[in-house]
Amino acid sequence: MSDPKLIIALDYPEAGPALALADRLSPARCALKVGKELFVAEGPRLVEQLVGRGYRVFLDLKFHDIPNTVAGACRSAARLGVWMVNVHALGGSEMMQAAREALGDSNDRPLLTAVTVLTSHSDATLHEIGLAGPADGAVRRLAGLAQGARVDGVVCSAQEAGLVRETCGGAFLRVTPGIRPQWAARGDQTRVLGPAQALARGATHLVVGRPVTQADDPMAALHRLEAELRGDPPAS
Ligand SMILES: O=c1ccn([C@@H]2O[C@H](COP(=O)(O)O)[C@@H](O)[C@H]2O)c(=O)[nH]1
Repeated sequence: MSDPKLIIALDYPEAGPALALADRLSPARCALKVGKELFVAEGPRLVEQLVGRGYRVFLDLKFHDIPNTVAGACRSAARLGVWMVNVHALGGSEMMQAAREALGDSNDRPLLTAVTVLTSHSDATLHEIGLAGPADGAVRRLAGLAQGARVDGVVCSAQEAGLVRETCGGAFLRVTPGIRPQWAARGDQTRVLGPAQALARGATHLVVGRPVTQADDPMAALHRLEAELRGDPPAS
């Protein structure tokens, strides 16, 4: 199966709506992301159900702990059969190396990505936590650190996808949340970009949650987003 560019974030409080949406989608159309809200509510069983339906599952738990603990968490994630798992690059090289080693080198191991700077951060909120903005500098540095630790790619804003490609090369993944078509609310996201612009800037994967999951008609919203990605003229 080819690797779908679109990753739908199943940020729901329980399994029902997540599985209902999964049943209306297809593994050829998108991968699915399970984050903290759904995982804390439903646990590994839900992940196994999605994997069992043939989906590539991105387990987005953003591990950030001492190296030994993160390595163990990655091993547990791999046992669930997920396609991608992630850590916070701010955990440092040693932690990322431990995560990568824990996943082994088999062909079917999960991909490992590292979150650089959360897409909700602005220059002001970065300053608050002691990181001098703009985000680009920190993203570039953390992406280099992640690549040095043999991580497969980073999670960053699509605004920074180009600079990550320039720094780390085309094979290094750029997984980009904060995707906002013009018709969708920004919510708590700060460093956003539209879907077509994100691809043009060098994103390899687009993570989309609320613009689809909170839409009155999620399937219609997804069609609209896919049309934008294909470059179809806007429907009149
Ligand atoms: O920097 C980051 C890292 C992860 N996320 C996650 O992506 C989705 C985005 O959902 P939207 O509803 O489209 O905003 C969400 O699950 C986040 O936890 C991120 O947004 N930014």
